[in-house]
Amino acid sequence: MCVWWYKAGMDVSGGNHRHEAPWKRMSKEELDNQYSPSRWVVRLGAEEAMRTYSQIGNEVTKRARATGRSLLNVPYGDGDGEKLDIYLPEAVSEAMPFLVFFHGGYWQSGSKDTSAFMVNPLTAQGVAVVIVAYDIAPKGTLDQMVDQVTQSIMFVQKQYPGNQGIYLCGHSAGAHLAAMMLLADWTKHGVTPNLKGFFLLSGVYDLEPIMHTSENAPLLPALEDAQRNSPLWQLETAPTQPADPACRILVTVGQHDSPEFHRQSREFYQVPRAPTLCQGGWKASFEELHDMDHFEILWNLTQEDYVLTQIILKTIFQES
Ligand SMILES: N[C@@H](CC(=O)c1ccccc1NC=O)C(=O)O
Repeated sequence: MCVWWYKAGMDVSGGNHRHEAPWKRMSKEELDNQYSPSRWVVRLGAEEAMRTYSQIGNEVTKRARATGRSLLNVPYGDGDGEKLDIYLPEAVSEAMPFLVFFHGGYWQSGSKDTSAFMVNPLTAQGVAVVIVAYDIAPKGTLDQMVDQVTQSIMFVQKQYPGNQGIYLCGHSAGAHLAAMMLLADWTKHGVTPNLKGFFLLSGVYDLEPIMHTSENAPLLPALEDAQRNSPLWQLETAPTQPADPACRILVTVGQHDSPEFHRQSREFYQVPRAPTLCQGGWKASFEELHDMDHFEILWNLTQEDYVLTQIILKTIFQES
């Protein structure tokens, strides 16, 4: 089903809305605030939230590695940082579905070694989970990170050509990297991955406002870099079509995420639903996660009965 909806006051005709984007009227302090997810956490202080994020990430990753079969530090490229972990379900088969996860951390922090949040509930249902490392800044540039993510997906496709589907999932900066794959020209690479879905959690899709925050320092030297690496900008100017028309996109944001994070997700959600893309285009849906902050979304993915875990499983097993 393709339903196009229009929000009053929003220019959906081709990207002009960004010129009146609310962030352009914000002070640097306000922008810093909007783009610091830890300051919007409601049940913990900002520092405590970040400590808890690392702690939970550590614990769940240790548990995932101790629970089932895994292949750790598998190289997907020649670089030192180009490694991924594969967590296998009990029943390994040629035709397993794969969920490939890209961690967040504003492209400057985070690690595959603390990001195995969804591994146990998904492997328990027969899904292989791949957690990807990429060279965060300042070692890596955004272009390199996008390239590494591309390589990691091609690696999974080549290793498991009989896979029942590759689903990309990313959180925050990782959702940005996953969303960049909507722009990938796989014919250029000679391998077309069997991409069946995108789960984009609290992502950033227009990088221009980030240029004006304190987090920007090593990331975005010029507006050009921000635009080239902004899926919102790129898809508006050059829409893409999925290789598989059944490919799903789920855009989610936490209820307690900042207004700018809400705006980013809502605007991005509308791009693949634009009238020009509806026929045979991307099948997108949007979910605001009730009473969730930026980090709880991931913590709860450790639970099989969490609404998002269930949506992911139902999408993978084609029940919705
Ligand atoms: N300095 C940021 C940290 C941050 O944004 C972040 C941390 C862990 C995981 C994801 C994050 N955000 C997006 O990638 C903050 O204040 O919240």
